Amino acid sequence: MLKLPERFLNDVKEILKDEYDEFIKSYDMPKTTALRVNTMKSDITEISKELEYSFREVEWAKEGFYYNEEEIRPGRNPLHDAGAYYLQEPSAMSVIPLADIKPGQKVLDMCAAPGGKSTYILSKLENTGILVSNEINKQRIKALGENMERFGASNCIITNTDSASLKKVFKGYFDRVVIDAPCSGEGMFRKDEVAIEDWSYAKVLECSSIQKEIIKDGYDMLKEGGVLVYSTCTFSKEENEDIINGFVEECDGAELIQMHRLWPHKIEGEGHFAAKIIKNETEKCKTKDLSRVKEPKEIKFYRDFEKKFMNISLEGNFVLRGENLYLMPENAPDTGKIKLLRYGLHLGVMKKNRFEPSHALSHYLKIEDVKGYEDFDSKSEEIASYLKGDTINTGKSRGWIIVSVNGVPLGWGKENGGIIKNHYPKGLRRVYLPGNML
Ligand SMILES: C[S@@+](CC[C@H](N)C(=O)[O-])C[C@H]1O[C@@H](n2cnc3c(N)ncnc32)[C@H](O)[C@@H]1O
Repeated sequence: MLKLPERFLNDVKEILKDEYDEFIKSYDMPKTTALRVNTMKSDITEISKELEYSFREVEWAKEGFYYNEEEIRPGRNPLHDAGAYYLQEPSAMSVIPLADIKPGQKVLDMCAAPGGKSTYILSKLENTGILVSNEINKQRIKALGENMERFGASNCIITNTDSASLKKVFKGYFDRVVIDAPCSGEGMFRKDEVAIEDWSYAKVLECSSIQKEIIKDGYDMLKEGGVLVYSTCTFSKEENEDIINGFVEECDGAELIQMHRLWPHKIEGEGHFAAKIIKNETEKCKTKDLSRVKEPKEIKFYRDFEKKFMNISLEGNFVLRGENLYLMPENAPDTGKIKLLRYGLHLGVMKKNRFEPSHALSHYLKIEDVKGYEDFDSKSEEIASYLKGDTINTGKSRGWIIVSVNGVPLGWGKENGGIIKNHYPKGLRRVYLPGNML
């Protein structure tokens, strides 16, 4: 049995009363593990077939499926590198379905790294509308960028700021605001013993004061009729019901629609809290769309690339920043002076009179979108070579092609003289032992 803080145990006892003993017993059970399918790239039938595993459905998330870590490690399969799924704690999957996100909407994920909720929102938006994924922490934001890229995001703006600065730009702008708040992490105890060491009642109080601020800012950024979903992976009342009830009492227009807790002794998951609030008041929005700049003349080199190597032609607002070419989402907002990590789809880099495609573009495209691709099985030696950064012999010479795993793009290669030169980003390269899933 884990050694849990006395104060924490007393507070949970206060909430759970007769159920407390059952809750304590749940700490003798193994932690739960699940994956969430990227519906823009794959489906569970394909994934089960490839991983030779029979997944079980997560009741509250139609894209979520349990697996047993002792039997399989889906993170080792190259389909994970390709963005076909995301590994996510199952109770954390209860949050986004509550937000009822529709394609075309404008959504803010206020506390986004490493991207569990943002990648889910992306699937619900089907890469349409606008998703602003914000993360205040400079170290954590890198993983968010990589996960969004792997999922194939094109409509996403990744910002690195606080809620007050976001509010200056986005008051009244969003249809949905998701606040997966920084919290004392009591629901992580079974998963991660460091969370126990880090816990203190002072931390609960510190988190609750941050939560009080960010929920107000988040609500202000909603338009009339918009929905705010607030969640934590902790059990303390101070960070959950107290935040929600306190906020709804103070704010006349805020209507509490639903509030739920997932407890680890009642469901298969580590535990989560979520609440849904609707904004029933008008809010003026002054956010301007990004002014459309004249198409840069260098776009000619991108169009040459498209003609030669792609079957589709992308349309929209192209912006050149330094030597980087981006395609902006439709009706993209002007983010003013907010610090950005990404804005829209990074298409690639302009080198002297030629265009070199970005890794993000390879994840956005489907194999049918390119003239040349080389598809390999996830258990093949070729995929192991590609992930390691090695060349692959094909005997063909088609120039830029996509290397894919079971039909899902992994990255670019440049094929010349019968060999694919590897363009998989150096920072992502890894050793993969084909078929090793444990
Ligand atoms: C629970 S985690 C988010 C997990 C993420 N939503 C996911 O599903 O992968 C909370 C995040 O809030 C960030 N954070 C901390 N203080 C914040 C603040 N004042 N405003 C916004 N975000 C904050 C933390 O850096 C952390 O990444």
